[in-house]
Amino acid sequence: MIVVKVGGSAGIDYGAVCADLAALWEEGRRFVLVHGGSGETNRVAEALGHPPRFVTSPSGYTSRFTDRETLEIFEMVYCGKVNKGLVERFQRLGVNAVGLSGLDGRIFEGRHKDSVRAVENGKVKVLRGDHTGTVERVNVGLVTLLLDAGYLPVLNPPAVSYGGVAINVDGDRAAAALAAALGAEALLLLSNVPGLLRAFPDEASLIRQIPADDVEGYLEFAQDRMKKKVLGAAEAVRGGVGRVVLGDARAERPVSAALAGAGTVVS
Ligand SMILES: Nc1ncnc2c1ncn2[C@@H]1O[C@H](COP(=O)(O)OP(=O)(O)OP(=O)(O)O)[C@@H](O)[C@H]1O
Repeated sequence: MIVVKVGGSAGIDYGAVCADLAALWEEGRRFVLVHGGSGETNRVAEALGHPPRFVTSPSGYTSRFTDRETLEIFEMVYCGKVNKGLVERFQRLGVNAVGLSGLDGRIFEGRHKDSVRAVENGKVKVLRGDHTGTVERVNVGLVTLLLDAGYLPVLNPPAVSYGGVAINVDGDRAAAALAAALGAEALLLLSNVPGLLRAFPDEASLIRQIPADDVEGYLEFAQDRMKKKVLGAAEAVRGGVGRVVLGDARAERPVSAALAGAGTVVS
């Protein structure tokens, strides 16, 4: 079992990801796909007159401030346009995919964090009304039910809080929790970069190997949102996932390439 997370940043080739996954599925390999959608969410939010707001925590992590309106826009894009676009691609390729968010059947569950500490103009502020959280529990039973019945699950944030409220969660870390819960042999985190770069944006500075017992040591090379991928990789290997690959979703056959070791391999 392999968990593949494909991001939503500019340049990602969903056609190539789905075609590759469909070919591997046909050969009998089994996957769960988790997807992002941040680029499209930003575009739609601008168009609807509610531009995105990103906040940076005192420890340097960047996240989307998710008030109720942002959450609804996020759902429109993630659960609607992106998820159904991917499911449609699979259906055209002959793979019976089922698209569900973390809310559906409580696939991704976690604690609702209503406030976030953010550094703005050099000062730490507490912002309330945030609909965010972190995945703490995965409904493995439902995902396994779908896989055993021959469906390819295509999953996305938001997750659901213990109280039943939709919460925005990081897709990479959700995929890591899923991979650990499923006992996956590998987790592939595919985005619009070749992997973790020592000197971003210089693609020649790709870090090819990270030892599983020192993933956090590489956090210093990741800026903004890349930090969450490195953190997700650390959580996955700690959770028993054999191998995590940070790979490129702009290339031909991106899943096969990552499985063959292209990108940053954490093991
Ligand atoms: N050291 C680094 N190496 C590679 N990318 C980096 C590094 N530091 C920061 N980045 C940024 O991280 C981005 C990838 O993270 P991002 O969360 O945007 O991707 P995603 O998974 O495609 O998106 P989504 O949130 O939609 O799932 C790259 O586009 C790059 O700008």
